[in-house]
Amino acid sequence: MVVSNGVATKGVLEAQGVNVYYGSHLAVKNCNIAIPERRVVAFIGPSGCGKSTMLRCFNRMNDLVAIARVEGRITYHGADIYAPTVDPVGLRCSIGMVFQKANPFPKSIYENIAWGARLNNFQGDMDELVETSLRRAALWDEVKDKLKASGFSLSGGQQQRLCIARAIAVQPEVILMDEPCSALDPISTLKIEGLMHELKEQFTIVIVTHNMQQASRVSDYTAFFNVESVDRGAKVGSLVEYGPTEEIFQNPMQESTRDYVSGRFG
Ligand SMILES: Nc1ncnc2c1ncn2[C@@H]1O[C@H](COP(=O)(O)OP(=O)(O)OP(=O)(O)O)[C@@H](O)[C@H]1O
Repeated sequence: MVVSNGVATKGVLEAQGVNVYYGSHLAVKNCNIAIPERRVVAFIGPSGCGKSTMLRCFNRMNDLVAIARVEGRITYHGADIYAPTVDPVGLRCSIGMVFQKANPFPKSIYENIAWGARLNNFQGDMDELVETSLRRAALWDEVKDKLKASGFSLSGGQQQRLCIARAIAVQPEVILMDEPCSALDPISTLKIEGLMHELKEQFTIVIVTHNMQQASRVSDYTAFFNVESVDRGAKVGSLVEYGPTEEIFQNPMQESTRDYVSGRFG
C-alpha cells in the first residue's frame, strides 16, 4: 500500500504500477508515484529497497542492464517513455543524471561541458553556454582561469559540480541524482545542497539519499521505500509512503516510515 499525503497526482514524471525485475528477482513492486514539476523529491529507505532502481527507470538507464525488465507504465508529460518509438538517448537529454561518484570525461573542464552540447548540435555561443552552465553549478569562480585544465585536476566536490554543470548544459528538464554527495566532504555537500535550492527554480530534481538530514534539508517531497523478505529470503522493495517532506519527517502516517526517519529501523 502506498500512502500519499497530499502530493499532486499529476507530475512531470509518473510511474503507474511499475514492477522492476533483475532476471527473475522482483526488485521493486507496484510503484506508483508522481514527480511534481520544479520541486525536489527525495527517495529514502534502507539499502536494497530499490531507490536507485526506481530512479534509473525514469530515464531508462536500466536499459543498460541486460537482465533488467520494467513492467507497468512510466510517463513523461503524459507520454510513455518505454514506447518503442522513444529514443532513450534523446530521453536522457531531457532527463539527465548525476551519479554517486563524480565521473568527468578525460577532457578539459571546458570540453566536459561543451561535448554534450556539440553532440546535441548546439548552434549558439559555446563560450557563453560553458560559462552559464558553470555559473549555475556554482563552479565558475573556481575554474574560470583554468578552463583548459583536465576535469580530473579538480577536487571531488568540484568534479561533482562539474558533472552537474555538464548535465545542465544540455538543458534538461529533470535531473536525477543518485546519492550525489555520498563521496563528498561536508563542505562540498553543503555547496551541492545549496545548489539544489537554486536549480529547482528551473529544473525538477529527484535525489536518492541515505542522509536523512540531507533529505529534510533539500527536498520538498519525500518518498519512503522499504524492503521486505518474501519466499526463501528474496527481497522485494516497495514505496510505502510519499508526501511533503515536513509531514514524512514530523508526522508520517505509517509506522515503518516513523521508525525509519527517527532512526529506530531494523
Ligand atoms: N544490476 C543489477 N543486477 C542485479 N540485481 C540488481 C542490480 N541492481 C540492483 N539490483 C538488486 O535490486 C535490489 C534493489 O537495489 P537498488 O540498488 O535499487 O537499491 P537501493 O535502495 O538503491 O540500495 P542502496 O541504498 O544500497 O544503494 C537489490 O536487491 C539489488 O541487489
